[in-house]
Amino acid sequence: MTHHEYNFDGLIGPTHNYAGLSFGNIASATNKGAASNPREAALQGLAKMRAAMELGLKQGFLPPQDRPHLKTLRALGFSGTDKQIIEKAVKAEPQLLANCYAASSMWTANAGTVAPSPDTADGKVHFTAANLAANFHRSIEAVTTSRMLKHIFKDEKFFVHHPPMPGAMHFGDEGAANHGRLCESHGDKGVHLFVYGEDGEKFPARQKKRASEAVARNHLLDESHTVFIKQSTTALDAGAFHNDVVGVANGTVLFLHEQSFADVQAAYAAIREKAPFAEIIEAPASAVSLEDCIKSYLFNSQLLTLPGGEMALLLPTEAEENERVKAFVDATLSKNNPINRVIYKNVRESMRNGGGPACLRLRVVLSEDEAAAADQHFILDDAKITALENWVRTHYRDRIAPDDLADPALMEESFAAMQALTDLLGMGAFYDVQR
Ligand SMILES: NCCC[C@H](NC(=O)CCC(=O)O)C(=O)O
Repeated sequence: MTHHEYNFDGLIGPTHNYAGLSFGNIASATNKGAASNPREAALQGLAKMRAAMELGLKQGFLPPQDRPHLKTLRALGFSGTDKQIIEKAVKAEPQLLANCYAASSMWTANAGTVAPSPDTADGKVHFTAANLAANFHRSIEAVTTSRMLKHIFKDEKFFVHHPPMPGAMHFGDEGAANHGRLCESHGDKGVHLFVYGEDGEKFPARQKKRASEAVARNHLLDESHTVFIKQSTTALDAGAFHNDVVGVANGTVLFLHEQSFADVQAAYAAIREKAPFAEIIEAPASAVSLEDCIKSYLFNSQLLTLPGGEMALLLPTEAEENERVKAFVDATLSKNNPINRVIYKNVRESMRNGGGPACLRLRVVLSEDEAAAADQHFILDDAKITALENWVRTHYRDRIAPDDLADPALMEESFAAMQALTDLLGMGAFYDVQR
């Protein structure tokens, strides 16, 4: 049975804006209050999806969520018509309104954790939607993400869905951004790397070890194929709020910064014991500092196995613009390892909120039967991408400044866009705002 990796990118929503909501995420803090361009953001994301497809790769997407999330505002005591809710929230708590307006579901690496069927005891694909408990605006995503994953991967013969972790921050879980899988080929039994954190001196850790352990149990992974690794607080305090800012795994390759893990030698030994085939490609701090990594998102690249077997890095243009990072990428390509190609893509609108190419995608390895059982509306081809581009051009603004969130017209435009999208995708009354 042939397995393929599908990248499910987050389609960037019509309310994408810079509200500075994520403590510990330097780009989010730095760009707080800047004007965003949601139309450009979504088109950049779609262009990245198209580029991956042109490499011969399988590409899916997850739709944006309904924002502003009126259901949350209602739960917090704002009442009346939709318009009145916005007006009252702007007056009482503008920052809360911004939280309910975030388009952060675009970063689908945080949608959940996925275990492909070759790895699980029951031979099914397991999904756990992330609770994203560390940040209020992101915690709102979990219920709809769960619904979305069940909608797309419905067939119980192939797919198992676990609810988001209970207990909020006690089991803080940020999904696949702190998870990687090493394997000889996508269809072989893989070794799962779970990276968790402990609070640094400056910034809090989002991923709890006990949450990673619970996900591994729920997914029926073999203990001999799981490794739990502590992230270094140096990386966390430098701005690596998710481990995928400092490392990425694909196939046999683990590509990372030498300061990613708390105890590097112990981590590498544990990885090599369970995945003896692993090839670790490390950036020394002397070549690329943590600061360079976090500014350029060098390791927030998509590391992709191309149909011919070689690997390509899909990087943000910020990495090409940093001399030291570009030199390290060029040196990596010239060495004897599977990484032979690089593609730089402009995802600047997302980058300015701390989300690079890898943040924008959830990897789902599927057999041909499993892929056929998934809802095909969400698996892309050229015509479907064009339809989404047209939808974006019809419904999105090209500018949102902080004050625009107070304008009820933005809410109405966003809900109209969601209605058109659910019509396009045959989703029925999917979103809270439609129920
Ligand atoms: N994997 C990348 C996630 C980026 C995301 N940024 C944000 O939510 C910023 C939103 C804002 O500040 O408006 C986060 O920090 O979780």
